[in-house]
Amino acid sequence: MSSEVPRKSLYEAAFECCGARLIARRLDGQILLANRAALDLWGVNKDRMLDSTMDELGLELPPFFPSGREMTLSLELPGGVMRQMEMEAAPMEHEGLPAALIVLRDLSPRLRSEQTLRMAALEIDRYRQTMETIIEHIPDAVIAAGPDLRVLKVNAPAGALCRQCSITTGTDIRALAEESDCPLYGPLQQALTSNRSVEEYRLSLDCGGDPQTVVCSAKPLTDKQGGLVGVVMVLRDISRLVDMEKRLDERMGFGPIVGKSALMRSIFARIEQFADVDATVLLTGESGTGKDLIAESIHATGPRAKGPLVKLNCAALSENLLESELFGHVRGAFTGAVTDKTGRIQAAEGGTLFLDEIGDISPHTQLRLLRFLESKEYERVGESHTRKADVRIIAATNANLTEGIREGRFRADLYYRLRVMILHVPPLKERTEDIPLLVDRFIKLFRGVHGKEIEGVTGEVMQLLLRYSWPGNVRELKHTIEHAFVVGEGGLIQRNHLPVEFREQTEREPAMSRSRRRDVTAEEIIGALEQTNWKKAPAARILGIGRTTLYMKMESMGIVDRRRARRG
Ligand SMILES: Nc1ncnc2c1ncn2[C@@H]1O[C@H](COP(=O)(O)OP(=O)(O)OP(=O)(O)O)[C@@H](O)[C@H]1O
Repeated sequence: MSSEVPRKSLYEAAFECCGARLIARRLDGQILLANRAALDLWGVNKDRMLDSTMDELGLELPPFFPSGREMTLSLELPGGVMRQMEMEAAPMEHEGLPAALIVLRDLSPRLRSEQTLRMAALEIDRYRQTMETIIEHIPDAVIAAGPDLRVLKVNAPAGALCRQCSITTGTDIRALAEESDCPLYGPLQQALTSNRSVEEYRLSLDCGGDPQTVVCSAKPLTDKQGGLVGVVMVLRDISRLVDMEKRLDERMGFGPIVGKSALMRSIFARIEQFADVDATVLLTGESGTGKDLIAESIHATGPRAKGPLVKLNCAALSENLLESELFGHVRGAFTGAVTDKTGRIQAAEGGTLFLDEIGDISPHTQLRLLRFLESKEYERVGESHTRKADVRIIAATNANLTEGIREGRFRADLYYRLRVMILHVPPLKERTEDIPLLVDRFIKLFRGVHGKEIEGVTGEVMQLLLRYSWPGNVRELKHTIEHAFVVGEGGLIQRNHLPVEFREQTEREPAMSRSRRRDVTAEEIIGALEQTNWKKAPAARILGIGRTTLYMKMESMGIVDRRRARRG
């Protein structure tokens, strides 16, 4: 069998199927031959192609185009389509004359995929850069490590936090823990071995300088198949916060309010909370406990501090006078109303109106006040024109408002409107640890007022002050110290400088026992519960009663845990 394939047909087949576009040409540019791929490129038939010159096809070679050298060119095809081509030329002979075989390879698909790859790489790079920028710019420290706990990435805050160990890419946290007991090892290792996040773990870092307190969270990193590929840890420096907490714990007061007892500290925290919002506040507590001062502090701490604080003691005025003081009146509204009068509501525009002794207002005024609280609208007495006011109300009472409701003296709807936020101020005898601080404050105050060099009180006097039951609360303590300033000359306040009634009382009754306390009111109970987030045991402590007594009183007064009521 002759296995020899005729050479001509072999060359022809190779010419057609080699995958490149081939054109044979004479040196004068005359085309001798073109394969199908070349014809397709220009969209012409063989005859048309053989009639054309290389020039017409836009394929003129440079004069000394050496064989075996590739060049790329942009080829303009019929219809203005541009194609990137790679061109190579090989010398040949035609009828004894030199000629060349042009090999054209289409670069567009390759360029396109190269371009796609370049774009993808760019995209990945951009994404990586964005992630790195984010990681670098978040204020928290970030450390990413592989499954062997070798660091893969740290940001600048992490470097600053772990400055002594100089954690950088490649640091072996396990080795660091062995060398210097690095506390980061524990949560990182735990997240890795459990394959679960470790949340809000508080750590103390001692990396040179002041020790820092941080909270850290560690999260295992997994690939798409769920395989563990590392762990990332975020650390937040809370040293300043811890410092602030400590200072708050150690603090002796809130602006003009003196106190360091747990009861007063919880009141300071509530003042800050209440100051931030605009809702009505009801302050309850015995006379002289400092409700007025607290109202001032709520106003002064919040955004309304820029506006006025207007005060009105509701008990001091008759019904008609109170209405006209509150809402204002127009000329001729009643006998004696000779001119128009601006009310306290209008005077408090943009600020706060403090209504003291709110329990003493008449049913008619209660109704008008309720309407104002609901709509912020009111009319002056004797006028039908409705006015609007932007005023926050803080009300205070030392009366038992729920008893007033039961007896029909106080409107329940007004009560609920007023007690959107309620704060009970405990009597002084329940926060005796504040007494030395208060004594100190009042001594400093009266030293300036009376010009006497009184330094303090004797130990005996301090014991008496601490044992006394203080029915008049801080106001009474203040008056007691002022009395001593009037009587005494200098040095320390002695027993005989104290008011006679005080001395008699302390001799007769060393200390008022808890069991003889007057009954606690519903407002006091609600106030104490609000203060303790409805936790019964601390609320009972605030009120100076047992937990069981508190439960019984809540039940008999129909006081329910508002949060539970809301939930269920
Ligand atoms: N914690 C405190 N620190 C400093 N001074 C206080 C404190 N508590 C009360 N006082 C002072 O005691 C006096 C009485 O306080 P305040 O008028 O605020 O009491 P109140 O509860 O509003 O009394 P009332 O119910 O009789 O109006 C004021 O002179 C006030 O400055």
